[in-house]
Amino acid sequence: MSEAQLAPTGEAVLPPATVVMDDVHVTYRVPTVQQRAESPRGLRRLASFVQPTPQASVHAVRGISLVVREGESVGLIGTNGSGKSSLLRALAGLHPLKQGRIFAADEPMLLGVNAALLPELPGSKNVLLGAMALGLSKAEAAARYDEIVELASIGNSIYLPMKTYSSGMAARLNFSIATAVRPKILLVDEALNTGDADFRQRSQNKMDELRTHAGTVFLVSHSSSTLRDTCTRVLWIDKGTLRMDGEPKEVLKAYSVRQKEIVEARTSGKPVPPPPWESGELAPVPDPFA
Ligand SMILES: Nc1ncnc2c1ncn2[C@@H]1O[C@H](COP(=O)(O)OP(=O)(O)OP(=O)(O)O)[C@@H](O)[C@H]1O
Repeated sequence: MSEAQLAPTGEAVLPPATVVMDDVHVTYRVPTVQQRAESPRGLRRLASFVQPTPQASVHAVRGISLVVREGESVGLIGTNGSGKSSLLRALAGLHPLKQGRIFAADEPMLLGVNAALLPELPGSKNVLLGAMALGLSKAEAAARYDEIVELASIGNSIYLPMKTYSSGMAARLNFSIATAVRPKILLVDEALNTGDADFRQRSQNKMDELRTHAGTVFLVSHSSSTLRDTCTRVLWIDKGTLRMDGEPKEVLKAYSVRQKEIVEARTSGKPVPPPPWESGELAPVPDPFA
C-alpha cells in the first residue's frame, strides 16, 4: 500500500491517485460451444447470413473497484483464467468495459502490445515507426534505436521484412520497441514476456529499469517471488472478483495456502474445501467508494 506523508497539521496525506476503477466489468462474446461443435464450416458461414450467430458471454471481470496511488507497484495474482490480463487490457484501453469506469492520470501502457507494426517493412523501419507511434519524436526514436535493436537481438533479420519473422522474433521486437517509452503508468503482463532464457533475463532487467522510472506499475505474474520482490501491494483475483488486496506477504501467503488446499484435495480425492471468502475466514474487500 502507498505510504502516507504527514502534513504540517499532523494529518496523513496520501500520494495522488493515478488509477481509479469503479465497478469495472469486462465481458467477451464467444460462439456457443454447441454451435462450434455441431456446425460444419460451410454450413456455419451460410447460417450466419440468415440467422444471427448464437453467442455466449464470458464475464471475465466482475465489478472491480480500486484506487491506486503514485509510487505503488501493484501485483495481480490468481489462477489461470481469473481475469488478470482482462483487467490490464481494459486499463490499457484495449478492451471496452461492459460496465463501470476507469480514470487514469496518464495513458497506461501495456508493455509489448501497443506498437502497431507493419509486416511489409523491415524490423529496422518498424523500430523507428513503432517508437514514434508510441509518442516519441523522430529524434528520440533515433536516439533509442541501438538500445531497442540490442535488446531484441535478432541479428541481421532486423533488415528483413517483419512478415518473414517467426512469432517469437516478432514478439521480441515488439516488446523491445515498447520499452523505448517511459510511461508514468506501466502495465506488465508476464505472459507476454516470451522468448528463450537469455531474452527473458534481459527483458526482465529492462522491465526492472522501466519499473523504477514509472510512477505506478501493475504487474501480472504467477511468480510469488517476483511479486514479493517488486510489489508494494498485491491483488488476488478469483473468477473476475477482487478477493484480497493488501501487503504482498499477507496476500501471497493466503493465496499459496489456498493453492495447497486445492492440490491436496485433488491428490487425495477429497472434495475441495470452500474458499476462504466463502468460509468467512477472509472478509470481503471494502469498496473504496462506500
Ligand atoms: N479474447 C477472448 N475471447 C473470449 N474469452 C476470453 C478472451 N480473453 C480472455 N477470455 C476469457 O476471460 C476469462 C479471463 O481470462 P484472462 O486472460 O483475463 O485470465 P488471466 O487471469 O489473465 O489468466 P492467465 O493466468 O491464464 O493468463 C477466461 O475465462 C478466458 O477464457
